[in-house]
Amino acid sequence: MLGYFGPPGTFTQQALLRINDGEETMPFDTVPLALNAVRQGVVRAALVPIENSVEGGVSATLDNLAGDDPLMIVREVVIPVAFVLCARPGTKLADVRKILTHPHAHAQTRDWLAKHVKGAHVTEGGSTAAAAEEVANPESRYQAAVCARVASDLYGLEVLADNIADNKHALTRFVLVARPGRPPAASGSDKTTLVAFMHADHPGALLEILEQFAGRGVNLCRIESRPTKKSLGDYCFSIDAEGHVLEPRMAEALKGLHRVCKKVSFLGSYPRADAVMPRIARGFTEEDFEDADRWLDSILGQ
Ligand SMILES: O=C(O)C(=O)Cc1ccccc1
Repeated sequence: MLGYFGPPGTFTQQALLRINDGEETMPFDTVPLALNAVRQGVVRAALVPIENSVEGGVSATLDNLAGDDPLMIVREVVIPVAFVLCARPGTKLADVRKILTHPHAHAQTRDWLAKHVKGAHVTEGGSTAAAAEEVANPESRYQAAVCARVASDLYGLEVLADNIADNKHALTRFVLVARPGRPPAASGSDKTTLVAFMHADHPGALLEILEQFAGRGVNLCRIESRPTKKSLGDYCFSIDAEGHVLEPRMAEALKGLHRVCKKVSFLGSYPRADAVMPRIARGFTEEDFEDADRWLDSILGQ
């Protein structure tokens, strides 16, 4: 059984359709509910949104994964998202005063809505599909939802305007999260996700973290500071790096982080959705690391 950020009709469900090989699925109304279902063994794994090319990281996901009960990302899916503005049949664009949608959908359609639905008030709710479901209720105080076309169809709404994203090339990245275990084998084109917690704030703390990657030729694809929620000003770093924990340059970088950080949560090594191969500079290939190990052994007479 696979969980996903639902209800049916979310972009997350569309992303899950791309990777699901006939396994049963179960929707959850929030990201924490979906991830806790993984922790409790209700589902084998769950798909949740993690990053958008326009809005950045999805805080609900990053913060839950950075918490005390870490899980493991085993796969990623990246899909383009297209939004529609939809309403109960018969509603005209001029009737729309109150719109309901998800915060990331609002962020990606803000300019279009301001220009074409002047004066309308946008409320941010649980998910785009939950917004469509709410708008379908004739008693709802909202006249329209911003969601996927499939959600509009699923809840019996009518599309007032199609393709309303401000940036037509936006991509959203989703991750399939399972209970911790051995990561899938290295594919050669992988990403590793982790959260680094610093010792007490001090000059150069971030540099110490970055050095661990730079010094082993590991490229970063995302780094965000997130509050630990323990006290004001206390931050951790959520990081995606190119490579797999079973590759020596990544293993060495992770060991380096473990030495200089208060805590490192390893959140998984998994194949990149775009299958882009990393460019590994001279001195950082697997052979280079093995050669260095042999050289050291020879110095020590082993
Ligand atoms: O609300 C949804 O449908 C989601 O799956 C989250 C989301 C919202 C907006 C863009 C991409 C994903």
